[in-house]
Amino acid sequence: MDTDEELSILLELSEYDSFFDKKEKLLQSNGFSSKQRVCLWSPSKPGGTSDAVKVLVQIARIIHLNKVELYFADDARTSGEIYSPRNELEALNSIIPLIDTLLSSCKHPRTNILQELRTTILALISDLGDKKILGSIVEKELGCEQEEHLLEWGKSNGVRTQLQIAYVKGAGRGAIAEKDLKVGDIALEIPVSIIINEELVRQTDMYRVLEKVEGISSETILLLWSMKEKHNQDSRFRIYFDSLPEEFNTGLSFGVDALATSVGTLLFEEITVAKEHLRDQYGQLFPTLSDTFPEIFPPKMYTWKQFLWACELWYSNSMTIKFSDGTLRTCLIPIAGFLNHSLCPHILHYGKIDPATNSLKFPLSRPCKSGEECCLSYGSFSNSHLITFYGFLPQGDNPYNVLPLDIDDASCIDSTEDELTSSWTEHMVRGTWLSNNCNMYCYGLPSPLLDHFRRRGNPKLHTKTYLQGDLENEVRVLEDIRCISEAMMANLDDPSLYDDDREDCSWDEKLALEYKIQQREIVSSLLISCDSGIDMVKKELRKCMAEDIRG
Ligand SMILES: C[S@@+](CC[C@H](N)C(=O)[O-])C[C@H]1O[C@@H](n2cnc3c(N)ncnc32)[C@H](O)[C@@H]1O
Repeated sequence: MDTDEELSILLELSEYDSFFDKKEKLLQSNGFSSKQRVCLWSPSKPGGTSDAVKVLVQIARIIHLNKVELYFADDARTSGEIYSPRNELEALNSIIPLIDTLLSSCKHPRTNILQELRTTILALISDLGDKKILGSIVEKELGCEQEEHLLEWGKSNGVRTQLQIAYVKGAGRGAIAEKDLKVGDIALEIPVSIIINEELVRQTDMYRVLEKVEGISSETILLLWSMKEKHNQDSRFRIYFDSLPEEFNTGLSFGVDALATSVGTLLFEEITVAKEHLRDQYGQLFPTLSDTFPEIFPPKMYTWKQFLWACELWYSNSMTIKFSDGTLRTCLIPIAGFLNHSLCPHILHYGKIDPATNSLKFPLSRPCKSGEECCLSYGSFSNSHLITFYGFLPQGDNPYNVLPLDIDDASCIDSTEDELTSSWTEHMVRGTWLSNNCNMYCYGLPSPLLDHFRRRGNPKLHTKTYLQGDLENEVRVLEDIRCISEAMMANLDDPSLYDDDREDCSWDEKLALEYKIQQREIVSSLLISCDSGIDMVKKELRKCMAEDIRG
């Protein structure tokens, strides 16, 4: 290669990305294209890589936004601002293989620049971990007997691990790094042979009965299998079942008092809908199956209580894994089931069986120090989802803790509209403190929501001007959103009403109360943002009218 030739990296937004159009527009509004070459070195630009790093990260962030992050992404960000810890990790990690590919193929005399870039990206990843919201507190260095036993069993079946099991404050058991682990290290490797998935059940008598049940899913078949296998003393997975808790304490087990406390919140709706669905499902299967095949479905093993336990097990512990034949299967994975959730996870990519080793690997996307808890992400879930199906509230500010809005005319979209945020059909809100842009036309509120109401008031509006008509429309937009927020607040009674008995609350009442407080905080932040926005716009309106009079 010519010594004078430019050294650059190409970042590309996949045309198969579900949000291609929106991301492309966001890239364009930041001055980039969906196939953007970033120059690292050229004879005319011989300096360091720090500017290139900023640009690479800015583009990679947009490419890796998920739906919620994209909904709340506004285009007026400075290059240092992150969208979420998950997005930042994904973006930074996506740059490393691009550098490695260049390093392995490139004959450019300045490959030291690529090494320098790699070191910078790894340092940014490390920094993100150091700044992460709150670390977990390991309460007991060694796991108790059952967990040790399970680890030993796993190892004798081919599991390779750099993790130990210990108790973690507020999260039950967790997986702790037994030595310093760096990006790319495999924290845990589980052979397919010990992954509980539909293949296991196919050979059983139970499967032959259940496959004839119309519309039954493989998840339900597995769930029913696990209800019986749990009691099977000769099960291959005896040690695994012994390590499971007697109770899961998810939202599905909320008692009447906790449910009463959560009335008016999204959590109440989510738990009630999920419980109703499970009751229906149970009612369709039992007692019919136990009456018809009592040996396969012994009535004492197939009570509603046991069914709910199995649902909680599968909701809170299963993972969706892509097998080598291309099928996606919901699985229980012994040992990996000890990994807790974090908003800034160490492990981002773990969902695919490696055909070369026929195992599932859990590689690190950020370093984990010896003795630190190693976490993954269960998904970008709201707090109501995490309580309903996992039974906990995450530490720190959850960027995915959104409240969906049921706007009756959400489908009225102007198809000719070419604004970045035009085609959202679902709308949502979250705490406006998560936004850094409280300026005119943003107010900390999501742009797709503002644009939806703007178009409702003025379908022809294409630009945000300081003209009287646009400003008057803007006031109406903010008043509409304020009105929705007020209605939400009216449904939420004041949690200080419960102050007296908060101390001796049960686990579920505490969660319900904490959730209600959080939902009120979100709605209050909306009201504050609308009010300050209305003040801001009215001030501009007064200025505009004064100028008109003078003019
Ligand atoms: C897959 S299991 C993880 C292992 C679990 N801690 C245990 O003791 O078996 C998922 C459950 O762990 C707990 N959990 C996971 N992440 C948590 C977190 N960040 N904070 C509190 N509890 C958490 C919840 O009870 C959740 O239902």
